[in-house]
Amino acid sequence: MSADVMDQNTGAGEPLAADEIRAMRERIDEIDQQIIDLWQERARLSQTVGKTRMASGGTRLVLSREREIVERFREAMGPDGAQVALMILRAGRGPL
Ligand SMILES: O=C(O)C(=O)C[C@]1(C(=O)O)C=C[C@@H](O)C=C1
Repeated sequence: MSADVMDQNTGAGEPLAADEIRAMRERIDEIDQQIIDLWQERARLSQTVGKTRMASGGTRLVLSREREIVERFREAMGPDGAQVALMILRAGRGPL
């Protein structure tokens, strides 16, 4: 691919491919924003659950519930899914 043809922003070697990539990137950006919004909403809910439980005299954590969540992510997405679940959990309840 010659340097004069390559689109600097998309990395594509042809203008049509660059257009396709730009369109797909728009959707990728929308998806990323939804992931961020959902991540933050979940973290807030998780913190509220923890405060509600502790205010009632209960525990900070429920590890059996955390294991179920990690397992659900592992089944759907493999070992990386389990890592994602651990990061999601930490975003809510904080580090163990
Ligand atoms: O479901 C709960 O009981 C929560 O407190 C939420 C949550 C979570 O973020 O999913 C957080 C901490 C607990 O140890 C288990 C799960």
